[in-house]
Amino acid sequence: MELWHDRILVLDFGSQYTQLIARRIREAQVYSQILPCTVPLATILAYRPQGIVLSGGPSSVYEKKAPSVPKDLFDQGIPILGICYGMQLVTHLSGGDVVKAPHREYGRAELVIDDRSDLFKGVGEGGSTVVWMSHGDRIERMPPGFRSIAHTGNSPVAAMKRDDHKRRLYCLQFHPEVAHTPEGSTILRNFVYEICGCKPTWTMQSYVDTAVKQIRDQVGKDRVICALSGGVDSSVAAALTHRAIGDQLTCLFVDNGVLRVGERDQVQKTFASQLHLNLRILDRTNQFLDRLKNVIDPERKRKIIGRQFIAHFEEESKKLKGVKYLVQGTLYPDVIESVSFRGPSATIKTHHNVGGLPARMRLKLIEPLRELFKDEVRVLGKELGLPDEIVWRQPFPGPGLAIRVLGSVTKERLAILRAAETIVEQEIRAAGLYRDIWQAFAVLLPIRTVGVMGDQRTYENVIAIRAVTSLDGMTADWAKIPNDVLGRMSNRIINEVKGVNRVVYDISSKPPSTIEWE
Ligand SMILES: Nc1ncnc2c1ncn2[C@@H]1O[C@H](COP(=O)(O)OP(=O)(O)OP(=O)(O)O)[C@@H](O)[C@H]1O
Ligand SMILES: O=c1[nH]c(=O)c2[nH+]cn([C@@H]3O[C@H](COP(=O)(O)O)[C@@H](O)[C@H]3O)c2[nH]1
Ligand SMILES: NC(=O)CC[C@H](N)C(=O)O
Ligand SMILES: [Mg+2]
Repeated sequence: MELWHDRILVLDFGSQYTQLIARRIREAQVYSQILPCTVPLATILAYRPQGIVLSGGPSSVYEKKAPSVPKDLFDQGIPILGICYGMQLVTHLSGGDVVKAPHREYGRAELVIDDRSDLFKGVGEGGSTVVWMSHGDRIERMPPGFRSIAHTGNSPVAAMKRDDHKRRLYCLQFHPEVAHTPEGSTILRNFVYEICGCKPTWTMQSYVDTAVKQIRDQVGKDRVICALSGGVDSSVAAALTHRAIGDQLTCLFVDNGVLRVGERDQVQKTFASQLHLNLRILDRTNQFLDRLKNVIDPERKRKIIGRQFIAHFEEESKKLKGVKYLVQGTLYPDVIESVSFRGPSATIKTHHNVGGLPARMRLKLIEPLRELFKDEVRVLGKELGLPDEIVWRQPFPGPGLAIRVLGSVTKERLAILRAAETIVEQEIRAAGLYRDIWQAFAVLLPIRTVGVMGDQRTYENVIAIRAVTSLDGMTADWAKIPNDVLGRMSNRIINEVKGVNRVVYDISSKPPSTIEWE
């Protein structure tokens, strides 16, 4: 079995596109990993990369505190591709000049290829090709030993290469990783296949084989628990672990009283009967709702729920003998967040954190998805035979409806929200929008407004509909749902859900808003 995969490292200089570079390379079935640009040379070499990409970034190389890399990196015999800031850094460190351009160049440009021998093999054969630019600095003078291999009307050096077969170095002023550069994937493939000599071995099937073997080796005969929500991440992590160690795995699902209609039964049905997982369902509705009584502050709600989850996992794992490991569905974006060279970001929300669990329980962590993006996890889920209803489930937060009933969480208010939420989901599905939308849900506002129903004055609750499109949940845009679909939701909610007389649609993007309201 193939355990080693060729790999490309992406050094991050803070570009908003760094993750995209890694994704494009992975789409070419070559494993790619992001590291902050600040890691020492020895660490980079320890990864044994076949090639290295230097990302773009917001800095200018001539500024005092501009991020850099050890110049020796360019002389290791590992092929390097510098993109935008990466190109400017190569130029700066190798004896060329980078200056502020008189005009920023942002958007579409026509690239004319002057050398099609390797990086641009098969690119722009119709004369020129469209590329996406986003820069304010430019190469004034190339470093010695480099030559231009493509140009645009504005940039005589839109791409360059070092003429040295043993120390290959390529640079692009434009961004091959974005969709606005239609032949960008070909350029990146040329880099990883032709120049770095990588083989396309990194498929989800090989990922399953590798992960299964690693989990088996790690766990031996010990027992393992997995907190299972029925969401994509924990479900795929559980299925993968189950394939590796079978009944040594026990899954725990906690009914925290703030789940959606039928959620618990559905999870039970799918996991116990269809997937034959060892599943324990803990009904802890009363414990959660008691502690949430009269709590209004969102952060307090989140912390209470987080602590409560931990308490129940702890209590239950004590009942199971010989548990040494805890499976978590941590994804690659979670990992990157904490390694970005700009450092971890401010706490906007305390995500109910199962991560608090291991230290206190002395359980060792197993995180079989920590190298994957969400869309890759979905492919993996399919590969493992999970049904579509799980693979394509929209994310649902651990604190559940407690952070969608704004203000005090009571059984009555939860019932109103549940009914509205069911309608939103039904209508989104009926309109065929469920997969294209990252999340669509209802929020119960803590205010009442005046209405008129059957000639009677009403003074009742407001439901907000929130629906967003997103790649990874980090940024999001409000979904442009057709008006007739919105109209149907509004009509049905007001007619069918007692206690609601008004529906509004949330038209905020993230940032500056967030996806959830609390
Ligand atoms: N009701 C629950 N019972 C047990 N564990 C839970 C529950 N809700 C959340 N968790 C745990 O918290 C983790 C984080 O939840 P999160 O919603 O981010 O992931 P997910 O539910 O697996 O996937 P998705 O993001 O698609 O909803 C889950 O992976 C799971 O381990
Ligand atoms: O498991 C979770 N525990 C949480 O505490 C939590 N808070 C938000 N979310 C989900 O994360 C994504 C981003 O949400 P925000 O824009 O509201 O921060 C969205 O997909 C949210 O649904 C959570 N998931
Ligand atoms: N996208 C980038 O990498 C920009 C690099 C540099 N800050 C410039 O404006 O030219
Ligand atoms: Mg979830």
